[in-house]
Amino acid sequence: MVFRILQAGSVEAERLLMKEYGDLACYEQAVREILAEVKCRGDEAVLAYTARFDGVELTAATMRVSEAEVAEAYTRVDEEFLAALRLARDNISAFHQKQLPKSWAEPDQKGNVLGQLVRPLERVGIYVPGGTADYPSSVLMNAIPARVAGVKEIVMVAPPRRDGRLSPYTLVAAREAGVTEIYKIGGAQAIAALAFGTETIRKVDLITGPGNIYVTLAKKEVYGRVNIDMLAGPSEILIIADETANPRYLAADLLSQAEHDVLASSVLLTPSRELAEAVAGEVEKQLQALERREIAAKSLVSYGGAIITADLEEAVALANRYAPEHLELQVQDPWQWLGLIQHAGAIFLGPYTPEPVGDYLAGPNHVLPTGGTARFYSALNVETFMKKTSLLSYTARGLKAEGEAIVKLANTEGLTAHARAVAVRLEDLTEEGEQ
Ligand SMILES: NC(=O)c1ccc[n+]([C@@H]2O[C@H](COP(=O)([O-])OP(=O)(O)OC[C@H]3O[C@@H](n4cnc5c(N)ncnc54)[C@H](O)[C@@H]3O)[C@@H](O)[C@H]2O)c1
Ligand SMILES: N[C@H](CO)Cc1c[nH]c[nH+]1
Ligand SMILES: [Zn+2]
Repeated sequence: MVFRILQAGSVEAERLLMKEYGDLACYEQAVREILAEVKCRGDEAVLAYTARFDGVELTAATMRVSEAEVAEAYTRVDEEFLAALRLARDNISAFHQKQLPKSWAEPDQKGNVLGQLVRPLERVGIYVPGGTADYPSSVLMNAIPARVAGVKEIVMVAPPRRDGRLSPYTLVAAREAGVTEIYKIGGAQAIAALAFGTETIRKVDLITGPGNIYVTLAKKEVYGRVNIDMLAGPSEILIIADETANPRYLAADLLSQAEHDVLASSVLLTPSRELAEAVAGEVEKQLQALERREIAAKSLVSYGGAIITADLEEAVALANRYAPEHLELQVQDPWQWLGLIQHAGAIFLGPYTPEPVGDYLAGPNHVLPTGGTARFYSALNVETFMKKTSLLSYTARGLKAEGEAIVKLANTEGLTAHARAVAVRLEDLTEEGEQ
């Protein structure tokens, strides 16, 4: 049995909900070494790691994707793919347009103006995974909000296939989504190249995108030198279900995320033991038909299982503690439970909203926080690619009215030069008033 059934409160259930990657320290050490090498040796190190981890010998010239390669990619994709991709692009674009924040400035009664300028970042790096699968959908999910925000330079990195190329689907997605530069590099070495810059790749201001544990830890390490969107690591699905749910659907949805990575997580919380048993049986059955069954089976054994809760309230409390990337509510009236959900990257309601609806096409972003970080991170969105600058403009009348309060606060902090910057103006304004 790859899919365990555990009792809420048991040691195994607690361990499943803790989700600790056993050898995290080893991954961290490996990532730090890669970052340091790329920082010191630039392109040479990036190319050496690409040879080692991706099995591909590139040069500084060939690691950048040429115009001819993009044009050729269009000749290798089918019309049906292009139509599906464009439908996804348009849905994602429409959803993200709604997120666009506006600059604002408002005068008050004294004529003072306060406001906020919203500006796009100039140059961003987007990571598109590609170690064990091809992710044109992640190209759209990263590049479209960047374009909507108004970012001019969108630099994409993705690991090359064994033939030294990127997949034509990924390249076509990049062109359709408005990516401006593409490099065939992946893993921690690609994150390092974007963060530090190399002879060939100019440093970016922000790195977004999902990836495996190496990519995610690398983003965490370079944070501060560049901004990052979040920690979007190995995929997760948590389903809360009652006895009305269809076990065949539940098993299919759990497997949809298990097939991403041996470190992916798929958890079912239900008060119905009968349902859990039916789901476990379905998982075994459906697993056999999957192409990536080895990956899915490994992930289920370590990070998958059903937990039997006393009731749905307990299931919701455990889900909030886990803060999953994807939460499915497969219960009689899902909307009734929504108000109790505090922490999740994305919520899927009802039997006809399987998680892949969000992965590919509905419009909301599929780059989502994992590893419990949905407690404080949001889905990738347009604002991630923008920054806000405050605006202040005081009139003489405004400064006269509030200046003394500023002088008082500055003097209290012992910052008399601050106080003076206001006081010299107040002196002039008082004299003007007296004349
Ligand atoms: N959270 C999200 O929003 C989201 C979205 C899509 C995908 N994902 C996740 O993205 C991941 C994609 O993973 P992937 O592996 O297919 O592609 P990837 O591009 O993330 O990783 C592949 C790279 O990992 C590096 N690597 C592999 N083994 C290594 C080793 N031993 N030492 C150092 N570096 C090594 C290599 O450089 C390789 O190019 C999955 O975990 C999937 O669940 C998450
Ligand atoms: N489920 C992934 C996020 O965890 C996104 C994705 C892309 N393609 C398929 N799925
Ligand atoms: Zn997925």
